[in-house]
Amino acid sequence: MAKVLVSDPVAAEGVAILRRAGLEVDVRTGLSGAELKEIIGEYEGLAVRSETKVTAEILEAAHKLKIIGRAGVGVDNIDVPKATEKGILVVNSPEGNTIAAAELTVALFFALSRSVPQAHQSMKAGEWKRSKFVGVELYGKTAGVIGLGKIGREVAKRLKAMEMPILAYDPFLGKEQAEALGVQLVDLDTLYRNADFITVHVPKTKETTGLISDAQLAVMKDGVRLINVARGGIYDEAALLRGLESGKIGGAALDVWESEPVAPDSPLALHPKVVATPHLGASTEEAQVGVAVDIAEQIVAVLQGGSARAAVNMPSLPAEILHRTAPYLTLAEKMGSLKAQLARGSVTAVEIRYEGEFDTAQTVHLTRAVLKGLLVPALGESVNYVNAPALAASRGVKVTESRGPRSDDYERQITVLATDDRGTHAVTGTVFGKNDPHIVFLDTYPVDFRPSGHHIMVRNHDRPGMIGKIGTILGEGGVNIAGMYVGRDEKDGTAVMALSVDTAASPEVTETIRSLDGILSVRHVVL
Ligand SMILES: NC(=O)c1ccc[n+]([C@@H]2O[C@H](COP(=O)([O-])OP(=O)(O)OC[C@H]3O[C@@H](n4cnc5c(N)ncnc54)[C@H](O)[C@@H]3O)[C@@H](O)[C@H]2O)c1
Ligand SMILES: O=C(O)[C@H](O)COP(=O)(O)O
Repeated sequence: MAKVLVSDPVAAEGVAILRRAGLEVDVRTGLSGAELKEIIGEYEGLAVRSETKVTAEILEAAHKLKIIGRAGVGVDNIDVPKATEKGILVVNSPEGNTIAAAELTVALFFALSRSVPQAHQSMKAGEWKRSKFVGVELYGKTAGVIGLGKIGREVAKRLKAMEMPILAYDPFLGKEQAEALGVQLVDLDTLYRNADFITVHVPKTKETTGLISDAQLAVMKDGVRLINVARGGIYDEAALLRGLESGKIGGAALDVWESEPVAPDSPLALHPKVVATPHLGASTEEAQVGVAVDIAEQIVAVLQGGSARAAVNMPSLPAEILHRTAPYLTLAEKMGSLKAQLARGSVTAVEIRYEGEFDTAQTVHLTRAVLKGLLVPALGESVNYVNAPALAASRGVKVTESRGPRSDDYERQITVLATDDRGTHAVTGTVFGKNDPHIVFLDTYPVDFRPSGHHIMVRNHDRPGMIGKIGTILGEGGVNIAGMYVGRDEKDGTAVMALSVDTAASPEVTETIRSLDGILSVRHVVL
């Protein structure tokens, strides 16, 4: 009988599904890292929420583990690359707590505008202070919603009922979709300058970490009120504290924190103008039952040899197909990610060409991998191999796929053509040997680099001295070049450079390269 460990408070309905399926279930919450490491070797399945930290060290000891179910959305507490390396499937429940998080956000709008928690606390202390707690109305105030995904959209719908005009920013959402929601799509600067309340609903990625810091606060209205039910660190906490102290920020309502659990003496959590909740966005009876049932069903299915509907790190495929497809899956996902990071504006169409021996059992999953790679920079952990096509469709991305004979260049190659504001551009990749993915063309320019780590992509007029100048700027910026691949097009005199670098280049370094005469574009990408 397979054993499953439930190491966080997951709703009883989910645990019952595991037991009814004949699995041996141990519910042991509050384990220390050392305790978990000691026992994890006994289990085939693990069910968690955000409290258990499933680190590389724990996974090293997880000799039998086949599946980790995250009863919720965020998998930032799980070392997903390590799980993938060990062949452990990670599944989550991307939709189960959307309404719960949206409703808490609205609750925080009210709590913040009327100082409900502070007034409550004052009365509990035996006081009766009416003039101290004069609030503001939501009616007629402008709300700024950053991120219009599942939760952001539900929040926007609800704020409209309060008759708040809504300014929204989501670089991956089309104008028509915004219009259908009745919100005005604006750039971030316009949102910051005009919103009375700002709420963030973006995933925590490298772009959104510290999205709002001192510079952004400086352009906001005096007395702006800020809400965060997404992830700690999207507002820089030190900047928030400075803004609260200076009076720039009228109040903040925070459900999520840079480090959880929050220290009992956290100056931010204790600040009188901060309404603080301990990561309660998903904590409703309905959402907890929903996410628990969702992951329990997936754990049962996978441990009984079936497939999961929300696999985060790899498709749940029969072993034979997975074996011959896996290296191309990695390649396909990296190519999707490369296209997303090189795109200008939102990608509206993707064409995927498979050349050489690929069968449909493979291409269906490879296309999903491309779409997952394309959407993850925007949607983070809520994208998986199963929902990627539907999410692409809901964002208006037109997807086409074709298969053809072996090309003149490689035995098997995949080309992804993505259309964005600049037109249609292609990337082609192949796998060398058994498991060595390479990018071999950017448009028609031949290149050759492994799609992993940091890269700087430059498009330039093909002139003498460019390579030297760029190398010098990177060297002076402390960025070590691990490899450089230059492709030229004799016809129009342009060239592309793909520089694999050991560390990220600072925005100043990329800006200096961009300012060189003859440079057409510069992008830093992480694959
Ligand atoms: N507090 C909680 O308990 C709780 C519960 C559920 C979800 N969450 C968090 O809420 C957030 C939103 O979740 P969701 O389910 O709506 O995700 P989602 O993937 O459906 O939506 C995220 C949206 O953010 C947009 N986006 C990505 N990068 C952006 C950027 N730089 N600027 C503006 N928009 C950007 C995407 O296009 C997408 O529309 C996530 O961080 C999630 O982890 C928190
Ligand atoms: O990512 C999520 O689903 C939410 O942040 C909820 O986390 P929790 O399950 O720890 O409440």
